[in-house]
Amino acid sequence: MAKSTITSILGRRVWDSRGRPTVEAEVRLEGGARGIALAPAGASTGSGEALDRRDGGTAFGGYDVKGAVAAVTEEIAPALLGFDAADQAGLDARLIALDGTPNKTRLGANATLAVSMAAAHAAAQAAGAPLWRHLGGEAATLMPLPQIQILGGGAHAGRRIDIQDFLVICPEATSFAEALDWTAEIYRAAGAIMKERGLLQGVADEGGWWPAFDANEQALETLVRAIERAGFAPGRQVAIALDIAATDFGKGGRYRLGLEGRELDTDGMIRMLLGWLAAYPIASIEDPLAEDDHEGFAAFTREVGARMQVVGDDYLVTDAARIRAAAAAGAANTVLIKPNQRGTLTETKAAWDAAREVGYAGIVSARSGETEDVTIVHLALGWGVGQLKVGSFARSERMAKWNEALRIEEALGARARFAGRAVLGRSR
Ligand SMILES: O=C(O)[C@@H](CO)OP(=O)(O)O
Ligand SMILES: [Mg+2]
Repeated sequence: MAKSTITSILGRRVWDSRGRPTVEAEVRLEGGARGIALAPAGASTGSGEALDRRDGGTAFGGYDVKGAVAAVTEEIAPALLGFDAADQAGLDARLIALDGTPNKTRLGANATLAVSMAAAHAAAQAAGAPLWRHLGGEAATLMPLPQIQILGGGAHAGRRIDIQDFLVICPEATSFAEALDWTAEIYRAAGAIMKERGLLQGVADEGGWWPAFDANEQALETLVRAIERAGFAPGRQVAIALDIAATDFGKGGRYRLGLEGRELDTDGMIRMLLGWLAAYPIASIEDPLAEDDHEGFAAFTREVGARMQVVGDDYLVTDAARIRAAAAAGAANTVLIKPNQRGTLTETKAAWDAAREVGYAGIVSARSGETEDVTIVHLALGWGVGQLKVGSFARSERMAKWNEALRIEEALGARARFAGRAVLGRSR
C-alpha cells in the first residue's frame, strides 16, 4: 500500500459562524498523514448550486446535518477505503458517482466537499508540502488581491439594506500584508463614521458593519469617506467592490429595492448601477442582475465590461458549462469560485480552468456561513487565481483565512508576487 492510501474517513458534526451545525471530515492515510476540512454554507444562494444536505424538521431551524455526517461515515468512508488520496480526480469521480445526482442532493454537497478537501489536505501532508504548494508547485507565487467587506447588507443583515456586500480592494498596495494594513484602517474609519452619525447597528454575518441607512447609495458615500479618513485616495489607491446579490431581490426582470420602496426593471437597474459607477470609484461589481436575467447581465457587461470586473456568482455557480455559455453570450468577465457550489475540488477546478480558457478572471470566495477552515486560501494560491473574498476584517472565521494568506506570503518571501494591479488591469 502507498503511504497516501486512505485508511479511515470520519464525519463529525461541528458548528459554523452562524451557530448552525456543519460537516467536518477527517481523512487518515496509511503513512500517518491526516487531513481535516469543514463545509461552509451560503445564505444568498444561486438556484444552480450543489445542495447541502440538511435534516429539516424543527431542530436547529431545520439546519441540522446528522444525515450528511452519517453519509460521510457510513457511505463515503466504505466506498473510499483503500483509495489513493493522491488521485484527487479519481476520488472526486467516485464521490460524484456514489452520489448519483446532478447537484449532490443524495449525499449532500456538504458531505462530499468536506471529504474532497480533507483528502486533499491529507495527500499534501503525505507528500510533505502545504496544500497550496502541493497544488501549484514552484509556480504558486501569486498572492491574491483581497476583497474585504466593510459594510454588510442583504441576506446577511436582515435585509436592512438591499445591496449585500460593500467591499474595498487595495490594488496599489505592494503586498498582501500591506493590503490588510490599509483595509484595517478603512474598516475602523467606517465604523467610527457610522457611530458618529448614529447609523451603526452592529455587525452583519460576515463581520462588516450593519448599517441603518435609508438609501443604498449612503453606503457608497460612507465608504468613500472612510477611505479618505483612513488617509487613502479613493479610486487611485483604494477602490470599491460591490456584491449586489441581485438574485435576492430580483426575479423575472423586476427588482424590488425594499429600503427605498421602489421597483425597477432591468433597464432601471442598469441605469442605477451606471449612475453609481459614474459617481464612485467602483472597480468590481458582482451579480449586478439576477441569476435569471441573462440578457441584463450581457447588456451590463457590454456597457462596462471593458473597464471593470463584472463578476458572476449566483449566475455562474462555479460551473464550467455555465461559464462557457456566459462567455459565448458576452455576459460577465469574472467568475466567483466557491467550492461548495459544486461539492468537489475537481469540479471547482474545472470551473476555474473554463474561466481561464474563456479569458475570465477569478475570485475564490468564502460563504457567509464559515468556519476556521482555510482550504480556500490554499486553492487561491495553488491555482493562481489572483483574488480572494472572505468577508470582513473582524471575525475570526474570516481572520483565520486572511492570516493563513499572511503565513503563505511569509513562506514565499521574495518570491511572492502580489496580484494587486495585475488582476485589475482591466479597470485602469
Ligand atoms: O454572495 C456571496 O458572494 C457570498 C459571500 O459574500 O454570500 P453567501 O455565502 O451567503 O452566498
Ligand atoms: Mg455573491
